[in-house]
Amino acid sequence: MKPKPKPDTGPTRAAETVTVLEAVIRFCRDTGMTTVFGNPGSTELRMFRDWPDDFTYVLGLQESVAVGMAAGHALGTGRAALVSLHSAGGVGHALGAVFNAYRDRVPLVVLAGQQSRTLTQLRPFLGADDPVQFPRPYVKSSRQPDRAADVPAVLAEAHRLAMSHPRGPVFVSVPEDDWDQPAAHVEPRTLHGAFTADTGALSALATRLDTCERPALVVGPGVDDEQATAEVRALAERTRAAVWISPMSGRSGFPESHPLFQGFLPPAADRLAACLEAYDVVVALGAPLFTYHFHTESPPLPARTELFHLDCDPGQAAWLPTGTSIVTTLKPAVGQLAALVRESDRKPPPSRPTPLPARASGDGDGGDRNGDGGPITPELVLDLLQERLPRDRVLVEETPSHREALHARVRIESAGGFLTTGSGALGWGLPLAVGRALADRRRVVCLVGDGSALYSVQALWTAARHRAPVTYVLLDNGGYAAVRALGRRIDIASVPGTDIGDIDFARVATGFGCPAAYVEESAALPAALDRALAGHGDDDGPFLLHVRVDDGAFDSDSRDR
Ligand SMILES: O=C(O)C(=O)c1ccccc1
Repeated sequence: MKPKPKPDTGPTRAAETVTVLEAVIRFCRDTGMTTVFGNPGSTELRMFRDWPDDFTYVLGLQESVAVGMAAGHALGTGRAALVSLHSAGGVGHALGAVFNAYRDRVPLVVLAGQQSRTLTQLRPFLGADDPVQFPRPYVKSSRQPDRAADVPAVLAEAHRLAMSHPRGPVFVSVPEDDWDQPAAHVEPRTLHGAFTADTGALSALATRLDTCERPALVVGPGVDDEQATAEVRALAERTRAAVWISPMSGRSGFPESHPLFQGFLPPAADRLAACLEAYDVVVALGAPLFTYHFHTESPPLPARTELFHLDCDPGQAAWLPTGTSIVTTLKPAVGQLAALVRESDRKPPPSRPTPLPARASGDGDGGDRNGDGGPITPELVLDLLQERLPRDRVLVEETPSHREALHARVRIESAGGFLTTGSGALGWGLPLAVGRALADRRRVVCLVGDGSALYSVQALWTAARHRAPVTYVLLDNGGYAAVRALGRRIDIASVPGTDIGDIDFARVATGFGCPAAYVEESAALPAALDRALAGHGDDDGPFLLHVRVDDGAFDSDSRDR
């Protein structure tokens, strides 16, 4: 008997079929990516059909702001954050921040709308010509699925890759007509990504640490990133090693009041090598170590210093110019190493000197350090901040001119307590603080320069709209003073285009809905800081304190003509 023909169900789908949109929403919910950072446009519209109540869309008024906020959120939650960008233009706006996320190993899943598959042959308005190529090389993977049905599978694969060490951003281009199409089934998966070094290599390093005379540990951003601070501290204490933070690190990773802590390595070969001269064995942990900002003529290490390097990135292990690299995730490897080494009785290194308390600018000898009038020095702001910051407060920094003074005067004690760009694309700090504050709704302090703030100043609007608990302390020295200082280093007395001057940041902030105040007199600074920090609880939303500082960078005869 012939089987009965099935009734023609036409274009309607079988009951179990899910659309690409439904599958993606489900995946995002399962992986904790229910906060979406983005800036929407026509090529993403179908993604927002029946937008679920348990999802939050955090709007950034420019795409680099959306990426910076997502990065702060990812760093705060320890999970990948989802970014939605609008087609080629949005990706273009975002790329400086994507560069930071890549270099700083921040797990982001970046979705970008692409024009409809039905239009791309015609070079449509907004269409990306080669969407997959555009974000390279600053993403771990970049794909546009060949079939609409595979969008959820490609997204899931990208997410697994973003969260595998070394973590980082991944990019998926989604044509706008894909969202309503049926999705291929995606199996839920688990990926255990931690991997530990070869035991023989670790034992050999432990033996070397036992037999050396003066060891040092260099703590890189990987230590904080992989939550290995406790293991690093145990290793430092057992070996009585000096502990340094790697040059330009975007994280802290070691309690800075610890007697073994020595400070922050400089980003220049000659000074870096000089700092390491005192040690016969240096162990760099999650640190590229040789992050230079400018060229100086010097070998990377002193001749008698032997380098060991532990990092999860085989690429970094390959390009390091010297030393023995061990490819491993840090937490288990440093834990094993701390157990393998002998408890040392060698003389510990001398403690790091404490800087003299700052005075108000022009105070001369008789000044009161809390300021009795006169202009405000950056050092005074930093000393007052150090007195006022609770130990567990997260500090986001983007004040290139004052970074050295900050590290000398403000001590970070807790894991995850310090965030900055380890890569150099400015405009990161302002939005990063918003995302970090939204991750657990605990107040974040963001120390930002006038130049840095302006790359992503729209983040203040999002901070106000979502009542993100961020206190911005904006140090205004009137321009790109760090660039000027770098110019002076190579005898360029006046760098054009470095003078900003005369921007009323308190009005800019209040214009975006963020309450603000201005201070320029050192006598008024302590109370202004109290109000900005202590007067704002975790539920109070953002506040910006605009502090005019005098650091001598822009005296009247050095202004641009
Ligand atoms: O060197 C620079 O030009 C620069 O942009 C920068 C970025 C971060 C810190 C210091 C300088």
